[in-house]
Formats: sequence, C-alpha cells, structure tokens
Amino acid sequence: TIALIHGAHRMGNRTDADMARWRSLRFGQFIHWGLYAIPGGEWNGKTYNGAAEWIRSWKEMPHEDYDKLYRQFNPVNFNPQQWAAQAKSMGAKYMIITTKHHDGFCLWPSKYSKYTIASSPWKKDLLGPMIEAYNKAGIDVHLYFSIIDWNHPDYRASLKNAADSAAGKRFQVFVKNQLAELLQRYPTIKGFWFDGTWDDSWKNDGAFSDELEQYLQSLHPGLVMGSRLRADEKGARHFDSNGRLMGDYEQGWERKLPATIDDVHGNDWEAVMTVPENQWGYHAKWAGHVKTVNEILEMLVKSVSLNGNFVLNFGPKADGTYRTEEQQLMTGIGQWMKVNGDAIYNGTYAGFEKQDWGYYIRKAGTDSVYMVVFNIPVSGSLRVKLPARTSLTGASVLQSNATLTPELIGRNEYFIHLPNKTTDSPVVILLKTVTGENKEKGSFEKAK
Ligand SMILES: COc1ccc([C@H]2[C@H](O)[C@H](O)[C@H](C)N2C)cc1
Repeated sequence: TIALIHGAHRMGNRTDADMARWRSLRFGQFIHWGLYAIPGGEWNGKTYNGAAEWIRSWKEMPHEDYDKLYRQFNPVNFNPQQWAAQAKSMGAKYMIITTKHHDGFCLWPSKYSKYTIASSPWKKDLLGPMIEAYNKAGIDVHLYFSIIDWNHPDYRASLKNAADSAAGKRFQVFVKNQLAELLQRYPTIKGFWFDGTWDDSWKNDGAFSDELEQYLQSLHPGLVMGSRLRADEKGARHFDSNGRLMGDYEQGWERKLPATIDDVHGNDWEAVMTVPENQWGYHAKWAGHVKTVNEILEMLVKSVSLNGNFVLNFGPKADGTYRTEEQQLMTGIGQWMKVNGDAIYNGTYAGFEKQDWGYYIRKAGTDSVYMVVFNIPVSGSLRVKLPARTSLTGASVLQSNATLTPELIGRNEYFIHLPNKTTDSPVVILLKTVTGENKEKGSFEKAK
C-alpha cells in the first residue's frame, strides 16, 4: 500500500449508533429545490435538454438572466408540513435537501453571502421550517451542499496562478464558514451530502477536504458524510489511492445500482435516483421514460437486498408545490410501504443464493428473511435454496399473514407455491429460518 496522510482513516464500516441509525432507515427522499425551478428547463420559448438545475450552463441562458432569478423566487404555496406528511406517508425515513446547489443560491439567510433567500421576495429561511416539519414527522434530515459555487467571486475550477490560489484560500474559508453556520442553525440534522467536488481546485487539495471532514465531525459528533467530500493527496476521490473508501458510505451510485453484492465490497452505500431519466430540479417537460411505482419499488428493494440505502429525488416547482406525477408516486409507493415496510426498514443482505423471482432481505441481526417477489414463475413455484445448516421453520405471506407450506425438493432446497400467480405489486413472503450445527430439523424437512 501507498503511505497516505489524507486517505481513508478507517478500515471497514462505522459501527457507532449514528451510522447504525442511518443504515436502518434504508429509504430516503431527495429534494432539489432552488432558482432553477423558476425556468423549469425552459427559457425564451426554448427547451433545455439537460438537467434543469444545470440550465445556467446552457448557451441559451445568459448568466446575468439566471443570476437575476432570485428577484422572483417567492414560493407562496410552500407548505413544509404537507411536504413532511407526504414524505412520511411514502415511507421515507430521511430527507436530503439542497441547501445550495452549484448556482450558489442559499435557501437559508446565510450571513456569508448576499445570494440567499433573504434577498428574495420570500425573504424568510426555507430550511428551518422544513427541518422542523420533517423532524416532527419522525424523518431525519441531511443537508445537500455543493462545493462548486458558480456565483461566488472566489470560486475557481482550477488554480492556475497566485491570484487563483489566494481566491481559492478565501473560498475555502467561505465553505468552512457556511458549513459551520448550517450546523449551528440546524443542530438536529444528521449529515451532509456533498456534491460538486470534481474540479481540480478541490481534487488537488485532499488535505483541506480531510481537515474539513474532521472539523465538521468535531462540531457535530456522529455526523454522517459520504464519499463525495474527500480527495486524498493524490487526487483520488471516493476510494483513496489504496482502494479504501473515504467517508462513511459509498456515494457514487447516482442513477445506477450495484448489480450484485460483489459490487459493494462490504461498504455501506447509498443510491440516489431520479424519477425521469435525468432531472433533479423541476423541469416543465419531462422527456423520455418516467419510472413507475413498481420500478421504483424494485430499485428500493434491490438496494436494501444489497445492504444499501435508496433515495428517490423530487423537484418541487418554484411555487412550492409538487407536480402531479410526483404526488402520485408518493401515494403509490406509500400504499406498498404501509403494508410491506417491515421488509425494508432494518433490511440487510440475507446471504442466500439469488433467485430469479426477486430479492431476499434479512431483518438485521435476526433469522427473519423476507422474499420480495417481482417475477412469479409460470409454475407459480418459488425456488428457495438455503445455505448449508440453515433450514426453514416457517413461511407466510406478509400482507395476509397466510401460512405457506414449503415443499422440500432437495437438500436445503424448497419450492414455495404461491396461492395465485397474478399480482400487480410485489408480494412479500416472510421466512423464519434456523441455522446451526446441531439444529433441530426444520419444520418442513421430512423425517428420515
Ligand atoms: C456532470 O455530471 C453531473 C454533475 C452533477 C450532478 C448533480 C446533479 O445536479 C444533482 O444535484 C446530482 C445529485 N448531482 C450529482 C449530476 C451529474
């Protein structure tokens, strides 16, 4: 291994209570909200085909036009209690809110910048009421913070000369001050979700990112921060130059999921997902495929089955309301989660051989294993192959509590026959297992 000062400082996952809590939540709501919701992907009658929150980089959007939008930001229909209630009914257990996206506009009245909500017609802090409403609803809040800041005069993508370096130093002080300010204003938040850390100016100062992470942890012990924040002294990001994960969880799964457990290398991880193909902020015209409730449920279940968290993104409109498609998704997902959430919360990798019908999820630290069925075979028989020395002592349909009688078809192998082959939403079966050397024979094993 290479001797590193600013590489990973820990081997393996965090084992403290704050991280265990993050791990148990499994399902989060991302909210991308800011000035970009005003144009909503359109300007001067033209449609921007990129991600709506990147419209300032579009040649058809003059920077000065974008930078004046704050004068119109006035979310008169903003109702944080309603947002929290809808997130709760969807089954989300944590929420990540954009405090400041790459455009640099702050949703809180930061004392370190003029480019904030305080300069808008709305004037008032948007983050405080959100955090209060979500916490009251029993939902943890994490703060998204973009290091890239297109508005700040001292932001540099790269440092080419002494003037750049001086600006870069001032910018680092600004970042540190804003983050400390966020922790001081919102002491109940549980973590930071950093973004915009790919430019050379950041990548080439691993020491600063390392010191910043430690500084934030000192201000707010237990803070959860993913792998997007840091670079090591060689400019490696997410994984240091020895291949070790930096930060508390792998944060690279953006609009993609690991294929198998081998892709996660035993690390905690989180996937963040858009409803359309690639829109985070509000875009008036969603082009391409819009994911359905069942597609999203499969991504959520697959993530949990592979020991990860799944975060679904929402892009509220400039007036503070959600578009219909997003409201309908929250309702549909919530209906399934209400009945089957037990399979998600505290869910972990079961260690059983993957089958085509769907995914196994083990309730952390127990012998309870859920089968979440997405693909019912034409035979109606779900194959279950158990690891050696593990046997079944019970099987039931989670929703109805109907008992199932698995058929032993081989050594540690069963068929579970589903009562009916048709369903328009994933079926969850709860398996009770027992493992050990001198275990009692499982209930369904024929007497020899
Ligand atoms: C260049 O490719 C990018 C850059 C930034 C992103 C940002 C999005 O604006 C959104 O905030 C997402 C979470 N983030 C990675 C996405 C793709």
